[in-house]
Amino acid sequence: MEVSGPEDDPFLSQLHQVQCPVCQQMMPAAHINSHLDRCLLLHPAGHAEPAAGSHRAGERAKGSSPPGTKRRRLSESSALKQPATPTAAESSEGEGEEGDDGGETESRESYDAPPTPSGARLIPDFPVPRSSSPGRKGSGKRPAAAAAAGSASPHSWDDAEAQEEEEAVGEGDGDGDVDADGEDDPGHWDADAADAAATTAFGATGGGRPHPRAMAAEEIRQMLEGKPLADKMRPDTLQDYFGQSRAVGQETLLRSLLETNEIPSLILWGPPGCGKTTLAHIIANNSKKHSIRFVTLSATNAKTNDVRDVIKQAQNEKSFFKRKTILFIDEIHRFNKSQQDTFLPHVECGTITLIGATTENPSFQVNAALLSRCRVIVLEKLPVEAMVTILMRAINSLGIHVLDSSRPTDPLSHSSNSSSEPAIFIEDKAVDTLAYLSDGDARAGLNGLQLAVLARLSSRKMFCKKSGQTYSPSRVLITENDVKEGLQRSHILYDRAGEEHYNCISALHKSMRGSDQNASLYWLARMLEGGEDPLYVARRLVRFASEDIGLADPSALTQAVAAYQGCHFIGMPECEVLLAQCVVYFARAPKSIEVFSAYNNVKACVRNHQGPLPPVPLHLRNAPTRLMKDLGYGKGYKYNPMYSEPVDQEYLPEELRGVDFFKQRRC
Ligand SMILES: Nc1ncnc2c1ncn2[C@@H]1O[C@H](COP(=O)(O)OP(=O)(O)OP(=O)(O)O)[C@@H](O)[C@H]1O
Repeated sequence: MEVSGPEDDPFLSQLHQVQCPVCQQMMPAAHINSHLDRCLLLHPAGHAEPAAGSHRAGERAKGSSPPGTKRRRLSESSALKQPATPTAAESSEGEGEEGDDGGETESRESYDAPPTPSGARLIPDFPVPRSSSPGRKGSGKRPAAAAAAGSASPHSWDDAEAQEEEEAVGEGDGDGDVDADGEDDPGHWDADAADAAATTAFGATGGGRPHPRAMAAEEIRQMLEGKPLADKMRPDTLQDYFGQSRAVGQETLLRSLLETNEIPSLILWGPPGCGKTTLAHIIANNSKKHSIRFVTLSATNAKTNDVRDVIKQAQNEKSFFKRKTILFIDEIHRFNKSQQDTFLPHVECGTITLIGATTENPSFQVNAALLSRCRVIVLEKLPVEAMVTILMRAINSLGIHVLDSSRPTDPLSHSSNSSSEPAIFIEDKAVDTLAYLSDGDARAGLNGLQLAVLARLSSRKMFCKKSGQTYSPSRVLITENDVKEGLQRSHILYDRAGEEHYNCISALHKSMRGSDQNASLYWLARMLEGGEDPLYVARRLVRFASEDIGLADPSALTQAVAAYQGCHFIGMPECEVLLAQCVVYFARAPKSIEVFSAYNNVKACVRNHQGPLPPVPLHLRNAPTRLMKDLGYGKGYKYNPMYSEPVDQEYLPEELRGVDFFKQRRC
């Protein structure tokens, strides 16, 4: 949990000593807020100790440790941590699948895309096309990409920072001009931008020494080791936040609210790596300037008590200092409904402004009451153009030089050892490929780039040996193949825990139903190649065999069960062909929903029956005791095998006589 506030300004806060309004202790102004965080927990709002002397109050504070303090500290240390991507093991796949199948039972359309969140106010946005270019250096070669990336030119609440940045970088940086001569010179493509981005990317802004235009391979390796590149590149301002123009573009409501610092409670909903946490980080950065506390919790590790502590402290801050608190909960869908209830009254009365981030449809995962008090911001997969801009920002900051593939040169055979020339090159098509394969996930793209560079640096010597080329060993070329290897395909193509899981299985089901064998195989491969559990697919096939093929080909069910068992025995990748065979069999099979429909009719009849359900006719009841016999159980029952002719006998309750569930719904 990270708490930020005016104490972050070291100059102002150290000017004088101040007295704690709660325990009366004197201390440097720089320490007052962290002191208050502790002190207020001991003395809740309205129960502040009278001025009993700072010493005594201080002793008391030392001696008693409030139960929540330790936990709170722990969560504080996880401030603005990168959220863990849900793993297969963590995901609630079982539950989801249950619901999914159940849904299909209820309605044949239930596998369709989830509905718009109910009870939520979707922020209307009114994006205005911007005629000006995003104004970022480094995009001179890619005007279309950069423009479509939706990066805004400096705007009001980023202006100050943008200016600071410009000053730090020096003349000519960050002004948005496209290099006049950069167009045809591969050696000059993004050189200026490299300096500008280098100052911001690794925290060198504000007096830091700009990185040299080109860095030695060893220097780049050091920059890439440790923290993931995606974390290092997390933008601090909207200026570097690309794409998402529908949510936070110019003239959107959210943008105006952010600019006026009127942050409403928000639920940020979008796929992994699209910028939910980053947007929260930018809001945090901005709220710091307005003395608003910004507290971060991750629902993956925070407990209800952590939330209570934050709320308690927010109440105290509000009543003592009129200071607002924004609480950011990453992966809010991981809190159960009762944990989510904890926030409800406090969001309602304005004690906290809640910002929740979720990859899951909030209408299913977020408490309806809470949802109706928040604005849902839908963030989308980042478009390829935005991905290119994000990647270029990182590439520039690392001092990597992009090669123009239309002008074949061999940078590695260049003999110059000038330190002003880049040591690492990347093919421009490698950047494009990375942007495409990242599938709108900036984290995957940036970390893929990082892996590709690190792997290439490691294998540099081996490569030199094998190729037998004579080139400077300090020069390395990152190719399209390198970046492909740097990407973890399973993560990129398919999100097993998220909505894509349901979208793909739905597409497979519908393709088989539509007897399209090609599409069926395609969706199957999308899932299996993406790392889907083959048994999950096999279970769906078992269901399909009865629901869609039914008695048109009763052996379909046997096929499906056999495929399930086969997958169970041999696992992936061997079992993929079993599933493929079954999927094609099903796509080609005749279809019948006769049984499925009739059973749905019966179900509806039973469920919708008004009043007590009709009793089982007496003649159909078993009569194991004398009393039962005396009561008429089994009386008049005709045992069919005793008759050579068809037997005239009723089997339905009296009031349902004559009903044909195969023809129509009776009740
Ligand atoms: N719109 C964006 N503009 C610039 N960089 C971005 C953007 N979105 C994401 N990034 C980069 O990708 C990284 C991961 O993004 P972020 O943590 O915000 O994703 P997320 O949507 O919260 O994902 P998850 O749901 O998996 O936590 C960031 O650290 C940042 O470097």
